[in-house]
Amino acid sequence: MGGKNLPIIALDFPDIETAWDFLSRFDGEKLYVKVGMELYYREGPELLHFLKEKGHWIFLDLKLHDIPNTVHRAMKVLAGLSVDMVNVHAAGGTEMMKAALSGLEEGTKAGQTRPALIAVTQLTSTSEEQMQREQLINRTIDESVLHYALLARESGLDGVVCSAFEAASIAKKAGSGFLRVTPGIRMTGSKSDDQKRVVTPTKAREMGSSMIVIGRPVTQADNPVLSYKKVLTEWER
Ligand SMILES: O=C(O)c1cc(=O)[nH]c(=O)n1[C@@H]1O[C@H](COP(=O)(O)O)[C@@H](O)[C@H]1O
Repeated sequence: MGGKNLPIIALDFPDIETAWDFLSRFDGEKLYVKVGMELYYREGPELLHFLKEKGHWIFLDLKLHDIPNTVHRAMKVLAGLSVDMVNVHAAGGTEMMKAALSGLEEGTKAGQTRPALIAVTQLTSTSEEQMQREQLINRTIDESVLHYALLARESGLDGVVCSAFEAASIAKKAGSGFLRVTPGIRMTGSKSDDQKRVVTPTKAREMGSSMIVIGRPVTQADNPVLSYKKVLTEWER
């Protein structure tokens, strides 16, 4: 199975030792992992090189959101880190997303593959009520997510981060090749934590997500390998 079909495990750990301890349980299995702000801010690029040496696929989740010039320059640097996917916030706008893409393209060396670039639409921890009250968006959350997805598509990006609830409408409007990467994955009966728009791996597949991201239900489990296998089985079925 190619990396892009694997569930992405969010390595939301405080340091490399804890991340290593977790990965060592998988006995050399190649995983698709997500390195987010907590781990990257502590360990930096060296960690990414270690993960690549072990054969893992990497989603570097730093959610860039700044003026176009700053994002362009930062993406040029991220392109040199041997990662497979990076992201920005779609709320940064089309000019920023285009700047991110051109930065990545400029930073990708000849013969190397450019990392996929996706945009976060509305965080899966945001409810429709919160969005309307705090962001003053007078629409449904589905409309807001679809709108951001179409802006990302227009900017040339490869896909978006969205919940499964919006995945089908995005595929319909933006095309099935446009990635719908879905966090907020929980197994039946498990707690949602801070996530609001939550589905099981089976539901995510049925509802049209093209990739899923899962953290705590695997990383905090008594038996992380068993938990991951259950997610994998549901996702692959
Ligand atoms: O960009 C992301 O990865 C992301 C976007 C989003 O809308 N929601 C979301 O949960 N995430 C990330 O996905 C992971 C989900 O982790 P769990 O809630 O522990 O499964 C976290 O690392 C979040 O930072």
